[in-house]
Amino acid sequence: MTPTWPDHLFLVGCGNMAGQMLVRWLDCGLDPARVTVLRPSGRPVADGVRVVTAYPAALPAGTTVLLGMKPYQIADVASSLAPLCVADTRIVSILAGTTLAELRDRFPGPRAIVRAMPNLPVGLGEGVTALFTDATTDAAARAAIDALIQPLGLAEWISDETLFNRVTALSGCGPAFLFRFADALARAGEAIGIPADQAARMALATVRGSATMAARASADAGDSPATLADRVASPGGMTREGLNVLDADDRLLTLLTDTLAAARDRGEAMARGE
Ligand SMILES: NC(=O)c1ccc[n+]([C@@H]2O[C@H](COP(=O)([O-])OP(=O)(O)OC[C@H]3O[C@@H](n4cnc5c(N)ncnc54)[C@H](OP(=O)(O)O)[C@@H]3O)[C@@H](O)[C@H]2O)c1
Ligand code: PRO
Repeated sequence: MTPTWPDHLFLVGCGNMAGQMLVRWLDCGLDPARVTVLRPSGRPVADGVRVVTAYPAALPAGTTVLLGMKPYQIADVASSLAPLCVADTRIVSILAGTTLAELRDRFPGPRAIVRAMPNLPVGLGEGVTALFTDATTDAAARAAIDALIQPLGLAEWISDETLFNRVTALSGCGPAFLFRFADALARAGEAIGIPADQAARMALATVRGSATMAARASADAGDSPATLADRVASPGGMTREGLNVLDADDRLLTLLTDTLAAARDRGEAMARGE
């Protein structure tokens, strides 16, 4: 499917996350001439993409704005950007813990405002993006923003904003938790006597191969990761002894539930301005 692109894309901030979204959009054929990036450093982004350090006098008609700076910068950004946004300007916000109500309050002009929560693998087209909007965003704008997000990987609309911090904890923060797991797997290998560099290579390749296999097994045969884990474990064998450690008192499940709950709670605190 050939993506349909906004007439103009205005990125406010283009760091780790928005930068990965832009990488993927350009890889998928977005014309860089349609993109303007505002970033205080003025650092170049990609060939043909205009980078500015100050707001223009006006935004071209048909502009989609991506809010990609840090959440605490919203008041500062809105004071300059909101006057430039007209009814048909579309806003996509990737700011964690910034509610749609706050965005509507700060940007009273635009009808279409969508919260999006991507994760870093979007740069490879293998990300996850959660999306939420309200009835003020019309169907055409919703479809256009959905089309913009599709090339990034899995896109999941949620119907209840109270889920937003929860899905952010799972998929937005999730890469960090998996990177920590991969690092711990390597360091655990080292702890039982494997040379550090070899353990690091083996852990990473195991994570990569297992993730690819899990994705294929789910798509091809509907096999879940839990089923695959049992398939690795021979009765009375080594893997079962290891799984018994992870499973005792739901140790791993409890650890991950606590991890997601802490991340979710931080999103809720951010939404309260804390
Ligand atoms: N990192 C993630 O995995 C992730 C995932 C989902 C959502 N998010 C959200 O993405 C947003 C950015 O996070 P990040 O990790 O990409 O941060 P980051 O790498 O620090 O990028 C922040 C960007 O904001 C720009 N910026 C700084 N001050 C600004 C200002 N006053 N006005 C406009 N732009 C300004 C920076 O400009 P320079 O480039 O010139 O320094 C930079 O491009 C956050 O709201 C976060 O909640 C992040
Ligand atoms: N990074 C953002 C944060 O840590 C939100 C998801 C991933 O707040």
